Amino acid sequence: MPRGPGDDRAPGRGGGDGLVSEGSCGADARRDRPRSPGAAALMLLLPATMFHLLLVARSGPARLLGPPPYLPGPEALWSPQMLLLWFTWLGLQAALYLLPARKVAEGQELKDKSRLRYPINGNPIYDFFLGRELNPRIWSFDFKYFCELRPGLIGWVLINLALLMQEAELRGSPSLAMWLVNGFQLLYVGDALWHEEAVLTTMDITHDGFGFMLAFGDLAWVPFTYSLQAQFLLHHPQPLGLPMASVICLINAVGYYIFRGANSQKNTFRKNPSDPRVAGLETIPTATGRQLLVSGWWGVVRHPNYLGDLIMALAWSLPCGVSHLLPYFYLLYFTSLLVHREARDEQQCLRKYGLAWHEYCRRVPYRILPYVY
Ligand SMILES: NC(=O)C1=CN([C@@H]2O[C@H](COP(=O)(O)OP(=O)(O)OC[C@H]3O[C@@H](n4cnc5c(N)ncnc54)[C@H](OP(=O)(O)O)[C@@H]3O)[C@@H](O)[C@H]2O)C=CC1
Ligand SMILES: CC(C)CCC[C@@H](C)[C@H]1CC=C2C3=C(CC[C@@]21C)[C@@]1(C)CC[C@H](O)C(C)(C)[C@@H]1CC3
Repeated sequence: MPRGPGDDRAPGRGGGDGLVSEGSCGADARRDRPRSPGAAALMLLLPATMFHLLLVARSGPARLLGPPPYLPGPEALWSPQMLLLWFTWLGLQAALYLLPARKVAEGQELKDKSRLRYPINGNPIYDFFLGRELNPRIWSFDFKYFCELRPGLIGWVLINLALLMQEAELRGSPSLAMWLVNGFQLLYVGDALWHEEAVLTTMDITHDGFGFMLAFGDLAWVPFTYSLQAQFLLHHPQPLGLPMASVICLINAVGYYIFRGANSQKNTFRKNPSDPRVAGLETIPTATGRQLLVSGWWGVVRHPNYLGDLIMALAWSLPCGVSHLLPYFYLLYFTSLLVHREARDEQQCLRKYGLAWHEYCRRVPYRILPYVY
C-alpha cells in the first residue's frame, strides 16, 4: 500500500499509511495467541472487583474477603459532572500528547521490517479482551501508547494526592503512612514518564493488542485500584513510627534499584549492545542475530525487573499495617499478573530464540525469585 500523508513509519518494506489498516501498521496481535476461556469472566469480574475494593476500603471493617458493606444507589454511581470531568481529563491528556514532541523514537521492528514512530514528551470475546490491533493509530495518535502512560498513571498519583489532601482536612495533617505511599508511587510514575521511551520495548507495545484488558487496565484499573493503599489509609489511619518507616523506605529503595537497574540494562543493551555500560556483559548469541544477556541483572534471574517491582509493591503495602488484607490486594494481584506475564514472555522467547533460550534457561534457572521461582 502506497505511503500516504501522515505516514508515521520509518522507511522499510511494506505499505500502510499510518492509519489503522490490515497492513503493517494494522499488524494483527492474534497471530500466535493461545485461547483462554477466562476472558468473558474477567470482563465481568474485574470491574466488580474494583468496585468491591473501593467500597471495602471506605468501610469500617474493611474486610477484603467479606461481602461489600453496602451497595451505593444509582445516584452515587452516575454523575454527568464526573463523566464530563473524566472526558475533560482524557481530552487534556490527548492534547498534551499531541504537542510537538521533543524527540521522536522508533518502535520495535514490525513484521514488514518497518518501524512505527512515537512522540516521546494500549475469537471474538478473547480477542476483544486481549485486543486485535497491535498498533491502533489514527494518523500519529497511537491509542495504546497514549493510554499506557498518561491518563491512568498520572491520574493515579492525582487521586493519591487528593486523598492525602483529604486526610489533611480530616485530621489536620497527612499521616506518615500516607506520605510514604504517595511518595513511593509518585517515584514509580515519575520514573515511568522519565523513561517514557522504555515503554516501547515492553510486551504491551511490542506484542499485546489493544483490547479491553489494556484499555480497562490503563484507564480504570491503574488509577482506581493502584491507589487502594491511599484509599485505605484515608478511612483507616495507621500509626507508623520512624524506625519502621525507615525500614520500609529501605525496602522500596532496594526494589527500585533492582527494577530500574534491570530495565535500564536491558533497554540499553537492546538499543546499542556496544554501549560501554553493557558492552562487557556476557551474552548468548541467537539465530535471529539478537543476543541474550546472561550476566549482570539478567544473569541473576530471567526477570529481575519483575523482582524489583514486586519488592516495591510490598513496600507500598507495609505502611498500611498488617491488620487488614485489603492493602495487600495489589501485591497479590501483581504477583499473579507478573507470574502469568512471565509465562507468556517465556513462550514468546522460546519461539523467538529456540535453543538459545534453552541455553539461557539452563544458565539462569530461576524466573523471578532466586532459588525459589
Ligand atoms: N505496575 C504494573 O502494573 C506492571 C509493571 N510491569 C513492569 O514493566 C516492566 C517491563 O515488563 P514487560 O513489559 O513484561 O517485559 P520486559 O521488560 O521484562 O521485557 C521482556 C523482553 O525482554 C527481552 N529479554 C528477556 N530476557 C532477556 C535477556 N536475557 N537479554 C536481553 N533481552 C532479554 C525479550 O524481548 P526481546 O529479546 O525481543 O527484546 C523479552 O520478551 C517490568 O519492570 C515490569 O515489572 C509490567 C506489567 C505490569
Ligand atoms: C486489568 C487486568 C487484570 C490487568 C491489566 C494490566 C495493566 C494494568 C498493566 C499491564 C502492563 C502494564 C504496565 C504498566 C502499568 C500497568 C499495565 C498497563 C507500566 C506502564 C507501569 C510503569 C512501569 O514503569 C512500566 C514499565 C512503564 C509499565 C509497563 C507495563
